[in-house]
Amino acid sequence: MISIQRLTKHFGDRVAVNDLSFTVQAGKVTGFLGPNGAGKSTTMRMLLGLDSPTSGAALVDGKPYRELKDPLRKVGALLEAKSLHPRRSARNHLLAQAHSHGIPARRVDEVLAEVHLTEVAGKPAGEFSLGMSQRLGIAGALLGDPEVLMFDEPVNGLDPDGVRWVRELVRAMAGQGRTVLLSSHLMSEMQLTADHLVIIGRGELIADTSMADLIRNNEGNTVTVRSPETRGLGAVAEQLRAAFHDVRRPSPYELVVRGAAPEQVGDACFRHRVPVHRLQTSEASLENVYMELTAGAAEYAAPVERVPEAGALMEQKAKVGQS
Ligand SMILES: Nc1ncnc2c1ncn2[C@@H]1O[C@H](COP(=O)(O)OP(=O)(O)OP(=O)(O)O)[C@@H](O)[C@H]1O
Repeated sequence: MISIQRLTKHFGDRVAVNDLSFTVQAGKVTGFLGPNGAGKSTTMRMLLGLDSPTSGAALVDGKPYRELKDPLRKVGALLEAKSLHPRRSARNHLLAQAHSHGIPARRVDEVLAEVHLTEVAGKPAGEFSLGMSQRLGIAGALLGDPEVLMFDEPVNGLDPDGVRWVRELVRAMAGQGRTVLLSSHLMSEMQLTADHLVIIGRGELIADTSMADLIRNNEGNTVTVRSPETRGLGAVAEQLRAAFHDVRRPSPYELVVRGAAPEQVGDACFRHRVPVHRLQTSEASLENVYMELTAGAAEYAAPVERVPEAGALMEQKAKVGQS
């Protein structure tokens, strides 16, 4: 388990991480999200003992990284694509890492196979594409068969096959009961990969929530109903508005209802004898929810045009913050 306790990091007068607390549970993939400069990499670096906290603690199984007895067997990490010795082969690079941690050479061949680099293992790492270098970095993280995995932007530079491969790998690792913390800016991919999310902005916690709760509770979920019976549809809209649902009518034949269950919309149509030609639910995407939650926290945010719903957003933030 990873435990971040009131973690703070200052670089001069710049506050990179500010009183941040959360835990990362075993057996799940936890997505670590936040705009550029939010403090994700700094937090991961403190977990790996590469930066020291100004105050607070970043612990793996209750200990700072530097106090772990066998760190490579406890934590495997991929930070930004490492600068590798360009003439050293992928295999030799991993062998060097293995030797210095008392890991047997056969484990190097196992991880090379796991990341599909066996055939190019003798090639100099300097000739690797970005995707191959990422796979090599992941191989290094897996070397000690660690309980905890931390990947910072692992799908950077990967083609769609590679992206899917990382998704399946991290899901399998969590399925084996490992703790997986994963950062990425690719929201659609994160939505498919993560069970839980920790979202930070300007070094502070914005949300710590399961993916399912975040999407389910979002105001952006809608039910669309289509019918040729325009008058009846008007009556349905009135009934739903009276029940405090937000109802739009993009055309005479269509209603878009926010915050209602499909059963409620279907029942209202039935009551007003409106023949339903289509009833469609649409869930908010993680990307939309994320954009709402982090609006204002981005370091170089472009002005975002938004329908005014600040009240709903503040409520949502409060809800998410508490869960
Ligand atoms: N070594 C350093 N010296 C000074 N400032 C730093 C240093 N490392 C990070 N920072 C600053 O700390 C803040 C957090 O940076 P960090 O790299 O942790 O963010 P991030 O969430 O990983 O961003 P990105 O998504 O762009 O990788 C930024 O404002 C950054 O400029």
